[in-house]
Formats: sequence, structure tokens, C-alpha cells
Amino acid sequence: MGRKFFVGGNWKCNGTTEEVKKIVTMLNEAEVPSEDVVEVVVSPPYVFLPTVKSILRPDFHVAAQNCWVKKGGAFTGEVSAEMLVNLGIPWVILGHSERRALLNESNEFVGDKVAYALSQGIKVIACVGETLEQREAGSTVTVVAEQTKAIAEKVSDWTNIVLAYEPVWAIGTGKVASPAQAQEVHFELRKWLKENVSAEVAASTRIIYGGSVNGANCKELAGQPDVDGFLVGGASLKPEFVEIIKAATVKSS
Ligand SMILES: O=C(CO)COP(=O)(O)O
Repeated sequence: MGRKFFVGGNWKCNGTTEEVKKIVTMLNEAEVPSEDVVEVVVSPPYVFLPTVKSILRPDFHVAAQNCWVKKGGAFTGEVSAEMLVNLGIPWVILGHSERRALLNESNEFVGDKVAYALSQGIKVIACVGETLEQREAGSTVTVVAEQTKAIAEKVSDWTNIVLAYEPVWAIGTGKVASPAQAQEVHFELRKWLKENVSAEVAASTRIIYGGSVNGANCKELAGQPDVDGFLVGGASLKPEFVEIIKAATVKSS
């Protein structure tokens, strides 16, 4: 169905100017499959976006890690979607579990943000995922379905959305979901999209996995039929990110 493999690097709140330049140099020198095979998007903190955009190879793209829920104005400390457009930033990550948990972003707020960013022409990596408690209570599918529903209620066009399944218990813990665990939730999310949005959206929307992805586990995860790529945290700051990008060839081989 032509879901191009997608690899996002979420740098989170890390880096100095020097470190950022070093990572970009490493990426610029890397030999990776062509843009026809894999879409690569890196997401530095806001303050480094212009630098990264200006020095990053043209076949890779940049994403912000957040943006404000509506038009900019008197919202101290926020960055608006309009500003991202002004800087030529094509992507934004929204609904990351760290923001949901630490900054109390609700499902509804995330849905509003996704809709507003899309309305301004910014493509969205929308994150969903359950906590360990929710998984142990057997509510994983309900939780991610509710998070996805809050987005689906606000948007009509899914063309510019990539859905990132990031189980909270796997983020930054070194405890990666097994390929079977990831596939199970990705399958359920695709089924949810089919039943609640459309068969076409279900077939064409990329559903990517995030949570302790590294150079050693990426290939097996990429081999799962409903895993269309990754959102990588810690390993996206390291040379092994290149190996993760190369996992795209698992799909094309
Ligand atoms: O949160 C993540 C990406 O958005 C995943 O982080 P880690 O790869 O460090 O577990």
C-alpha cells in the first residue's frame, strides 16, 4: 500500500550547539537508503531548529518537538505553528508521553494541537501509548484507541499524520517491546482506524514504534507487518541511528 518507512529521531531536551553540529555532521556523512525508501526526520529542541535545518542534508527533514494549540499571541514561553511555518519546519511531534505525563496534556488538548498544526500545513507525528499500570491492567488497546479517537474527532484528513505507538514503559528504560507486542498494538491501531476512520486511512497511515529502539533490535521490529518505522529517542543521538535508518531495507528486500 506504499507506506514509506519513516524514521524519526527525537532528541528531546538534549544537546549543546557543538553536540548538535556533531550529530548533524555524522548524519550528513552517513550512507543510507534513498528518500524513495525511507523518510528521515530529526527533531532537535526549538532553539536548534534553524541551525539544524540550515546544515542538515537535504534528504533529511526536521521536526519541532511541540507547538502551541492555536494561533500565537499572548502565550509566554510557547512557540506557535505559524512560527514553525515561518522557519520552514515541515514536521512537529505532538502528544509525546513525556508531555502528557509531566505537563498534563490531555487527549483532547493533543487532538486540538494536531488539528491546528495540520491546519497550518505542518505534518504531525502524533504519539500514543500506555503506561505499565495500564498494560498490566489489560487496557493497552483501550488506552491507545482513546488517544487516537481524540485525534480522529478533530481531523478529517490523515494524509499528513504519522501515528507513533510509544509504550511509556519502554521509553528510555532499555525495555523494548517485543516484536510481537509491538505488532499486536500496531495491528489493533490499524484496525481501529479501519473501523472508525476508513479502510483507506488504515491502509495508508504509517504507524511507527518508539521505545528503546536501537541498532540491535530495529531489524526484527521492522520485520513486523504493521511496523512502518520508528521514533527513536536516546539512540537518535548516536551513530547507531544510521543503523536504524537502514532497517528500512528490511521492508524493501
Ligand atoms: O520517547 C521516545 C521517542 O519519542 C523513545 O525514547 P527512547 O528511544 O530513548 O526509549
